[in-house]
Amino acid sequence: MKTGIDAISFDVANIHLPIKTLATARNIEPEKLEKGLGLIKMTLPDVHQDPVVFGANALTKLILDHNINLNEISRIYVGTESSIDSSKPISSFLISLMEQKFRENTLAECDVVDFTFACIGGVDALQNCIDFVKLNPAKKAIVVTTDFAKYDLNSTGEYTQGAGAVAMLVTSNPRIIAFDENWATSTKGVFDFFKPYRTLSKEEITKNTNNDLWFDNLEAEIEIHKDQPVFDGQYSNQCYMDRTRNAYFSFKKLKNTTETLYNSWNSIIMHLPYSFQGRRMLSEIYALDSAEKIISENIESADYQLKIKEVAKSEEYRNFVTEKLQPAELASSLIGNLYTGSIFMGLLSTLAHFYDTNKEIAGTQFGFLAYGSGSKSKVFEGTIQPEWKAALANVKLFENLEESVEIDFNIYESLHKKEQKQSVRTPKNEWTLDRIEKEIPNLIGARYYKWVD
Ligand SMILES: CC(=O)SCCNC(=O)CCNC(=O)[C@H](O)C(C)(C)COP(=O)(O)OP(=O)(O)OC[C@H]1O[C@@H](n2cnc3c(N)ncnc32)[C@H](O)[C@@H]1OP(=O)(O)O
Repeated sequence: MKTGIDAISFDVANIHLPIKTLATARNIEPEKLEKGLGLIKMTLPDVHQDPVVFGANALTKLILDHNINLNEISRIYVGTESSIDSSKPISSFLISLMEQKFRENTLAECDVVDFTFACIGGVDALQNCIDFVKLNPAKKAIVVTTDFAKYDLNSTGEYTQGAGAVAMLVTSNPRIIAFDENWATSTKGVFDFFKPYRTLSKEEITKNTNNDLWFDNLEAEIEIHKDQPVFDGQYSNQCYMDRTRNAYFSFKKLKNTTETLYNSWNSIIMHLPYSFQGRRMLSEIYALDSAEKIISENIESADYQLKIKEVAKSEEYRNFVTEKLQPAELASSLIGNLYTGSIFMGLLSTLAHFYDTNKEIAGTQFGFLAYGSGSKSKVFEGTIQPEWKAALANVKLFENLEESVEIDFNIYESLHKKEQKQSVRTPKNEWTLDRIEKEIPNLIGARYYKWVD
């Protein structure tokens, strides 16, 4: 029995700042961002959008486009690192919104939960749902990844921001991709990127919140957390490389093969916090896993690093990137980071590219290299199924991305600082954040959403 992804949908912010505009404002060479990191546009949430809105929109599209009967869904598992509540998961919001919209259906017996492990939480949710469907082939599950990748203004992460969600239906005998048995994991507890709680005094908070009613009964100090991470960019790259390399070679062991593994993959789908992360990180694996290019020096040595750099600049590697990695990069360049959704947007981008260019890929294998800071990598593979094109017909990824509305630098900063009061784009056929309760004592902080026709 095969198990994997039967249908896929997405939702993104639909407003963007051109990366050139950001480069000019921050006095960064545009070529560095465009040619060095592969960035073109950066998306961020409008006033009426948050991670619940993105997740609910992607899920609603999945249900409508594929005529899904909600009574058949046993699980909705969410991957996110942008939770809006420390207790109530985003999946709990999704349940009530779906019941609100699809009144004839019920999700009362559906199991829901959020998975958090930085950018790899969605892959953890997927693996879990795949195992569940393998044990219960008649049942179906949905995985939703949703995030706002928000970084501090003027930080090195600022140009890699993005926002949106991907939703996937997991079934037996799937139409898009069936995953193979082996999943390799590499884990190490590190501080490369994290979102810690910080202690703030009552004075600091009231100074920054205009005496919001919410803080009326504030104690002397309080633990809060920011949406933006604490991170060390270059160290996070090193952790990404170390974990993915280890997971890749563990995967070869699990498969008991000495062949160059990436040669068997038609496309390689990696976690892309920005478009060119994959190509910048994969050159080491590329060099190590090829009999002719074995590098004998110690992995820490300057010679080793130099040889990896040479490989990355070679024409052979550039051709390899164009063939196997570039289709996944296309959407990332136009959206930015989706944290948990980045790897699945890479999959969708690759499928949409082959769909639009009319290339048949049924029967080919895709390799996946996932990464989450903190840190963990998972490597796995799957085979594209004969009906992948029919399942993709309604997605129209690149057509949708073209409709994104450009914003200027002032609007960008005011959205980032949460000072913008009016939505940039008028919502249509989508979920919106309606209000946050500020008065009823037992409900203070509760978020309410509504569907706008
Ligand atoms: C969250 C996670 O997924 S963890 C893994 C990734 N980490 C992150 O995303 C954390 C947030 N992001 C960041 O901190 C940063 O954006 C980083 C670390 C990803 C990038 O850091 P920066 O210091 O901005 O860039 P860096 O110097 O590493 O690379 C710039 C690239 O542009 C190239 N470049 C620079 N100037 C130019 C130019 N004028 N023309 C063309 N290319 C240029 C450089 O050569 C380099 O590419 P190469 O190493 O492939 O040769």
